[in-house]
Amino acid sequence: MLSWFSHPYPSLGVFDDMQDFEEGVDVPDRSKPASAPKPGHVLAASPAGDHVPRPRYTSRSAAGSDGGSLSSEAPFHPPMPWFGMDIGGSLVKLVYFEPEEVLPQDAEQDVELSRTIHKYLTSNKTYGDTGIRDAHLEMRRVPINGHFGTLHFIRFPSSAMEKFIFLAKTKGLSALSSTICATGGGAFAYEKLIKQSVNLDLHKSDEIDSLVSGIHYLELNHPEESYFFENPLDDSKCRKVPLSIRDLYPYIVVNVGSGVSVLLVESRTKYQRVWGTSIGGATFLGLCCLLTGAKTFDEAIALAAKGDHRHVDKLVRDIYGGDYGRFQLPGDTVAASFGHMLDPERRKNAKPEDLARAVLVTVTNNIGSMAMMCAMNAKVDKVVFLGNFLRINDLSMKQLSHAMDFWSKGKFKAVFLEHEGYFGAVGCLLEYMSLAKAGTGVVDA
Ligand SMILES: Nc1ncnc2c1ncn2[C@@H]1O[C@H](COP(=O)(O)OP(=O)(O)O)[C@@H](O)[C@H]1O
Ligand SMILES: CC(C)(COP(=O)(O)O)[C@@H](O)C(=O)NCCC(=O)O
Repeated sequence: MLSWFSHPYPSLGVFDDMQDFEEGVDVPDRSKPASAPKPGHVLAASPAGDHVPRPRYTSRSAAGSDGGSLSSEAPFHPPMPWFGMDIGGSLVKLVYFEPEEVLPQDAEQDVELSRTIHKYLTSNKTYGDTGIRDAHLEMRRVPINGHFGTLHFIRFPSSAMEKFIFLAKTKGLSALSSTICATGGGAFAYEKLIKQSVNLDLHKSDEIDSLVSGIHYLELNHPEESYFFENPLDDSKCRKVPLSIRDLYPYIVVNVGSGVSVLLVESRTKYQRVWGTSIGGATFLGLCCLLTGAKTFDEAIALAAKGDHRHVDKLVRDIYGGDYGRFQLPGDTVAASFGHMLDPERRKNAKPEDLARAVLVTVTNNIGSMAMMCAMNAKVDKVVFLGNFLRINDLSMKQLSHAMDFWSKGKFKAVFLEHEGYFGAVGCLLEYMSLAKAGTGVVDA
């Protein structure tokens, strides 16, 4: 990469393994049948095993999935709690919508259980050892399908998914609803286990559809969701500048999760996956664990912030003695990632922080150059980067900003979004609401 700077990061906590996610929760006994369903409600077919029959719900109004259009009719009440879940290769993202008004429910126990779940989720910022609520991302008074409320953003490692399912089973979450909406690869991978363990049907929403719909919703409902960096490499002048991408179609979306997916988004409804690479966030973390002994993403980023990749990477000037002028390659451009590691002496002296930084630069460079090619190929000049690889990772965001600007001679702009890795889960929540609304039979009677 061109030039680098360091940035100290606070460690935001370690979550290695999800234990006792339910700590401190006191919920009603769900083994007893709920009160009788109200007249007019159709019961879900009584599932086998220890399940309580559940009333189904009927929608009563229509509102746009962008949440922006409030219907004059009474808002419908799909089964609560209202969640969208994105089960990715590394992290499960859970978005929970807490309506401002108290909604009528069908059974007293449901009200009680909803309240307990609500209290547990909103009064804690951590759950067990590994669950985290990103309170700084919380959004108040946002509309979804005729309701106003607060969106809460929660994540835990995908490796804790089985414990989460066990928690849902022991605490009776499944008795509130017959279906949950999930997206991400885990929606496919865990479908059978969820059905067997808690008898919940998983409505699978495609991760690309959910992502685009989540971006659209947050762009509409969160005024400063998207921004770019001005003077990204100059600490004294660098600043975040808001830039709404709401009407900026077409743009490229680069989702840096475990791997990387690249989308060309031409409108709210017209988009396609155009490229991908397996060198993504999990590559960064996996290689850092291997090379530096770091155990978590936060540790790896903190290490990288202290390191100097030039002790590890071979630069153009290490080969040319300066710039490669004919092709405008500055001397401080990385010529060969990890190129110095062929030298036994340098290898012996390589510090963990330099290695972590070199891994970060390698992965980021690769993503940046792929994004450039995709943007050039599609003839678009805005590239929106998201995914949790960018969480607490200003280093990569600034590197991408600078690279896009430099290599395109100022034509391309790198744009970032505040809710980094949560768009799929938001889209999935909207999908849940609209399924109930549309009377598809998936959530509705
Ligand atoms: N607390 C964390 N634990 C694990 N990975 C994290 C964490 N925070 C950020 N990351 C980074 O985010 C990537 C996962 O991003 P995400 O958008 O959630 O993708 P996925 O849907 O594949 O899980 C990881 O590979 C890692 O680089
Ligand atoms: C398979 C995936 C869509 C899964 O999404 P993720 O959990 O990484 O967010 C993604 O990892 C990906 O696009 N990988 C790159 C595959 C490729 O095109 O080479």
